Amino acid sequence: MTTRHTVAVLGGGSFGTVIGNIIANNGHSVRLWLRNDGLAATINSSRENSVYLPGYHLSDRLYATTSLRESVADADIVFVAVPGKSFREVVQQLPRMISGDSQVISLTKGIEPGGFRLMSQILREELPDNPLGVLSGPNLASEIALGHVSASVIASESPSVTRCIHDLLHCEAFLIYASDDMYGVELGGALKNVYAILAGVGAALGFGENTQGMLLTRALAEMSRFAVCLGANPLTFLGLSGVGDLFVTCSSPLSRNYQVGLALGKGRPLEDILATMDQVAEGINTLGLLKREADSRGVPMPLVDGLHAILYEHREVEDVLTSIMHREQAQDVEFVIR
Ligand SMILES: NC(=O)C1=CN([C@@H]2O[C@H](COP(=O)(O)OP(=O)(O)OC[C@H]3O[C@@H](n4cnc5c(N)ncnc54)[C@H](O)[C@@H]3O)[C@@H](O)[C@H]2O)C=CC1
Ligand SMILES: O=C(CO)COP(=O)(O)O
Repeated sequence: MTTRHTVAVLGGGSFGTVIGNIIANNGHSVRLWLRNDGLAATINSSRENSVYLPGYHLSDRLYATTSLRESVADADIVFVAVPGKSFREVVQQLPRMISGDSQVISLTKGIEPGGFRLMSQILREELPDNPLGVLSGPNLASEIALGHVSASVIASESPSVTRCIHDLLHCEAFLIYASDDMYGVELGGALKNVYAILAGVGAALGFGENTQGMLLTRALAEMSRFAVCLGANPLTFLGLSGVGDLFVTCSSPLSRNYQVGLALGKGRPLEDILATMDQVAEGINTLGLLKREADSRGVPMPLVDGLHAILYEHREVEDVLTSIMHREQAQDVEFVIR
């Protein structure tokens, strides 16, 4: 018999909502935690998250609440889908509220400001005894809501977590694959946001397909080079959470990070763009943290340096891109198995 779970999803933006609804449609009971009373009431009465996913029907098994305690009460699985800068302040409250057996899974594709902490590291620090994992992949929330077939990766050191989350989420339109490389999977999700901004800039400037293909491939080399320094497996970047997510986010106008790049490439100042966005584009925050961390570890990341120069050193985009590509190391594939 299939186990029926009680699941909390913390964060009622587009991704938390869509993941909660997949789980509810699979027959489990879901509590979605958000901070806006009016929106929680609307979700419960109209079965729609009208702010983040208008027109997307929500299951009767999904209940929205603004009480964090109520959302996690009796939950055996907790998903966290708030931006990286708010992740710790949310999970810090959980030890008083959940049992040590509850699984806690990050959906967030960001880095904590002030250092370079990954979401799995924050979970390990704040909830040392709980089984944990991260879910990441090419998962534009609005496409999932439209029912387009999508796939994601659950990564955990615990095979029982990967099995359980697979069974919880897997369905005809949302396929779940497993990995034991948490750092690799979550770094794929967080780092590709930076390159999506660059791809958006390139699209606005009319870069050819050859140029975009080159940027994307060198981005993959650069992000896996960095991730290996943090203990990730470079081969993870050949999977859905690596090249899969990089490809989607660097080519879709639905991506918020790509949209930021498009607007920058059209000459809008960054402050203006961010002031008019009502959803999170994690790549802007990640860029500064990544540059600092790569510099301090001595990891060459010419594309990161280039985007940083465009955004914060007021350098001309075309000059920067020409100079960074000529600065690249000549080796094509760095991690070759012989
Ligand atoms: N939308 C997408 O297509 C996907 C998003 N993600 C990741 O999921 C995370 C969340 O993204 P979205 O749902 O898209 O963002 P969003 O911008 O749609 O929503 C973020 C939600 O978090 C809430 N929030 C912000 N700070 C909070 C705090 N301190 N306490 C409680 N709630 C807070 C906001 O009110 C909002 O409801 C991000 O890291 C994003 O990169 C991952 C896969 C796909
Ligand atoms: O992570 C995503 C797709 O996999 C969503 O990307 P954006 O945050 O750029 O919209």
